[in-house]
Order: sequence, then structure tokens, then C-alpha cells
Amino acid sequence: MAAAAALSPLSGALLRRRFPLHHRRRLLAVVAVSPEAPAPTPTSPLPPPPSSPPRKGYFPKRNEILELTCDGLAFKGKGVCKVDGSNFVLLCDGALPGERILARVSRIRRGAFAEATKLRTLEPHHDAVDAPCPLAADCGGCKTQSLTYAAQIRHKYLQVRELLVNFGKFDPVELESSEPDSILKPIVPCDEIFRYRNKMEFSFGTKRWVQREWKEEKDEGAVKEEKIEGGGYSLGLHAPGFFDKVLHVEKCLLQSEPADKVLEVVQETWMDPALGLTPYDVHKHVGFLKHLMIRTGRNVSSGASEVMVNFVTSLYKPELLEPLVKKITKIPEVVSIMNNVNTSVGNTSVGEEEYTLYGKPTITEMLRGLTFQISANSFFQTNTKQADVLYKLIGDSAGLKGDGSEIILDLFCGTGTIGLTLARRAKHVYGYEVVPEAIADAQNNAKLNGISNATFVQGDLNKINETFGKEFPKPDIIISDPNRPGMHMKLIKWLLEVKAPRVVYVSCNPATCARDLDYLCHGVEDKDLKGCYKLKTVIPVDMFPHTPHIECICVLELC
Ligand SMILES: C[S@@+](CC[C@H](N)C(=O)[O-])C[C@H]1O[C@@H](n2cnc3c(N)ncnc32)[C@H](O)[C@@H]1O
Repeated sequence: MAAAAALSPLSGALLRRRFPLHHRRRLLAVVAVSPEAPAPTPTSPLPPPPSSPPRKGYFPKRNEILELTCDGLAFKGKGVCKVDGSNFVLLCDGALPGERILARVSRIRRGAFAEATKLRTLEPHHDAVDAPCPLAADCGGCKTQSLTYAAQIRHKYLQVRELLVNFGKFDPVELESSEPDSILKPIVPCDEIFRYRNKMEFSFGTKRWVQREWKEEKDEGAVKEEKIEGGGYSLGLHAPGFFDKVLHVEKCLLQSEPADKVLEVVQETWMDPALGLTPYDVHKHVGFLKHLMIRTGRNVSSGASEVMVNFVTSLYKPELLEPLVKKITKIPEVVSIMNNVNTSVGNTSVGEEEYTLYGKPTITEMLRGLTFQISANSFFQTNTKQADVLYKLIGDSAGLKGDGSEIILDLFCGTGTIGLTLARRAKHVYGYEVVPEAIADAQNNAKLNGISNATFVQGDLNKINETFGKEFPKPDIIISDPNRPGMHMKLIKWLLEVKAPRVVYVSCNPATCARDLDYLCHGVEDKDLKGCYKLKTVIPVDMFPHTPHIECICVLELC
């Protein structure tokens, strides 16, 4: 069961609550898939195996050094690895499909599977490439940068297929029958695989986490961790699994070039002792600088990039930020510098108070011909260009007649972007979302674009009761775009009762997506609910190259 936790973004008790037993068992089966063709025969001699080859029924010991072959990727991007001659699964961060690695067993998970730490590559995958970012091997942000992009998206597609079969209980033959009848469509890749993110959030840290260095102890044939923690302040991304250690980042190939310029200027300046700037210490709860958020939007008249810089600090002391502000404003693309003051001991970037230090408090961006205003804390799709592709596909999947006669229900609407892009072809759009600020943004966005046939309502879709659905007409099309935990059983039950002719389920988590599709199509036996939908299409869309994330657009039609 624990292997299921590794595959899904949920873990432990949460996973047990969200996934019934039969689904957790199936998830284990997905972890064990082996979709990767074997790597070609090695051309260079390999070091001698650290121990004799394991037999069938083999069970690893903690700290054992093993040669492993990575078969595929689990949902969070961990490599699914096995030792030769055994089916025992070891999940290993940084292992790429097809790669042979030397690894040390770090954790045995209730006897079901183990976790291993990659020590080094013995034989790279035939799809391996040199990662352009020198930090790729250590930064949790880009786990698959050293795999060709073609291989990355092939693995994402395979993962969606395995989850739909093993977890959603869909027939693999039907899923992949020949075009145009196949349910599972080819994955839509990104045109731009670098500089695609419009928002990055860096953290200030008191502990600098340095790249791992490994020392080979030739006598023992073993490899030892030399050091993982360095001294000095840092500004960068959290080391995978650590909230208090920050990998120092000078440049990030995922953000825009102007955003990289901002990062460079801040890095050059903030550690100057004369400025008296200190990073916030998450253990002692002292220090000033918490996060640096950089967002890139577009001026809707000129099309030029516009950048917002947001300093999240523990106190309001603008005079301390002044030298940084002076330097950053020399970058022509910077049109906004904000200061969110977060006095809580928590590590979030949303402040209780927000101040404009320079320029305007919002930037703008365009999606599907509409203008959106983005403030420091508003949610906006992070890959603008691919969001345009995603929304076009969602629009096509909605299958609107275009005569303005249909009612659209946009569940988990965020700032209203999906509903608003469809509103001109619909009679009315009703959006539901739990975050009040997002609802306010959605209402502003409707006004900004002159859309009057959209109503946005704040509400928790996990807590709906029998009154839900009384305040709007029966929907013709339901768009549901939940976050990673997927839909609550109350909402599934409501969807099965209201029986909208078409549901477009947009998901960023193929595991919970496959579970919810199973419920909607095949019913929920222990709740005595009958499924009433047929799965028509699933389109995987890659929004985040080099990461394990994958978005899916699924179309369901009433049987
Ligand atoms: C994946 S985002 C989708 C946002 C939007 N559809 C878009 O494309 O920008 C999921 C949204 O669901 C909202 N959400 C999460 N849990 C919710 C709940 N229980 N009830 C209502 N909305 C919720 C989140 O705040 C977030 O805005």
C-alpha cells in the first residue's frame, strides 16, 4: 500500500482516506509497470557488482548498496527501480527510466517496497542528454531534465495509460484503439521547454544546501555521501524534502529572461553586510527576508514583458529593501515591486499586508484573447503559452453549440479563466471556488473583459449539501478542474444525480483523475451509486517539461 503513496501526491492516512482499498491495491500494480524498453548493451565495462546478484524473493536491507535498473517513473517523478532477477520495487529520486544506477537502500516501507538514494549512474539511458542546468541533478524543480523531451512525454503518456487501466478500470484496447476512435489521445507537448514559467518563488535561507558530492571507497566498492549541507546564507529553491535547507540558485532556466535578470541583481546585492539584510530562520523565527517571488506578464497594448517582483518579509521595513528596489528598477521590464508582510511563523508567501514599493500593484496577461489582471497572490496558470493550448482544447472538448443557449458550470473555477474564455459562446457561466480572493479576481476579470453572463460564487465543493444546484439552472456542460486530491464523494454523488449531458474533467493528477473517472463511469459499489457516463476522450497535455507533472482533459458523455 505504501507504494501507492509514493505514486500519488497523497500519502499515509490521507491516501487511505481518499483511496479505497481496491484502488490502493491497483495503484501498487501501476508502480510495478515496466513500460521501458531495455537500454542498449553497455559499451564500457561496469564496475564489479557490490554484492552477489539477488535471487527471486529477494528483500533488500537498509544501507545495502545495489545495482538497479529504472523501469519507469512514478507520479512524483521518482524512478521505479528493480534489481536484476527480482520484482521488488525500489523508488529512487533522480533515477531515470532505462538508466542503470548504483544506489543505497535508504528506507524499507512496511515490506511493500523500499526507497533508495541514487549514488551514481552506471549506464545512462539511451535517451539521456546533458542537462543544461548545472543544478538539475539536485534541484527538485527539474527532475527529468537529463532525459530527452521525447522520452519525458512518452513516460508521461505511459503513466496516464497505466493509471486509466489499473486504477480507472478502463479497457486498454478501447483506450488505444486506432485513431480517430481511440479514447486516449496522443500527448500534447510543449513548444517551449525552457523559460515557460511565468512565476517562480525563491526562498531565503540561513542554511545553504550544496550539491551532493560522492566519494568512492574503492576498497569496499562502496560509495559514501560526503556532505549535503554547506554554510552561508542562500536564496534559491528548497532542497527536495527539506523545508529549512535552500539550494542556492543563480539562474533558473524555467523562468523568463527578465526574471533571471532580477534574480541576478538580487543575488549580487542582498548578502552585502552593509545592507543589514538577514534571511528568515525557520527554526528560530528571526530574520527579515522570507521569499522572493518573480512573475512575468505582458503589457496588453504593446505585447512587451512586464515583471512583478514581490518580496515577502517578516516585518514592514521598506527602508531595508530600498537598495534592492533601486537596483531592480533599472531593469526596464520591471513595472511592479511589491512587499507582502507575513508576520506568522508559517512559511507561506501570502502576506497579511501588502505594500506597493514601486510601480503598479498588478500586471496583466492575455489568454485566449482575454485580459487578466494578476496581483502578487492571485492564482494564474504558470505556463501561459501552454495554458492557451490547454484552454483551446478545453473549449473544443466542451462541444458548445455556439448559439448562446447553453449553461456552463465551472467547478473549481479559480480566477474564472476557463469559464470566461467560454462565456461568449454560452448563455451563462456559473463558477464555484473556495478561495474568496480568487472569486473577487474572477469577478474583476469578467468586468475587465466586458463579460456580463458569468456569476462566480465562493463555496467549498467538499461540503456541498442538498441546496447545491438550486441556485443555478441545470447545466448543459460541467467543467471540473479540481486540485490534486480530486473530487470529494459528495460532489461525485451530485454529478451522478444531476446528469449533465457532458462533463469535461480537467486534472493535474492522473491518479485521482482515474479514480474519479472510474466512479463516474462505473459507479461506487459501497455507496450504492451507479455510474452514468461514458469516457469519450482523454487528452494528456504537458504543461511542465522536466517535471513529473501532467495535465489531462477528459470528456465524459451521459450514457
Ligand atoms: C487546479 S486549480 C483550477 C483553477 C482554474 N480552473 C484555472 O484553470 O485557473 C483548482 C482550484 O480549485 C480550488 N479549490 C480547491 N479545493 C476546493 C474546494 N474544496 N472547493 C472549491 N474550490 C476548491 C482551488 O482554490 C483552485 O483555485
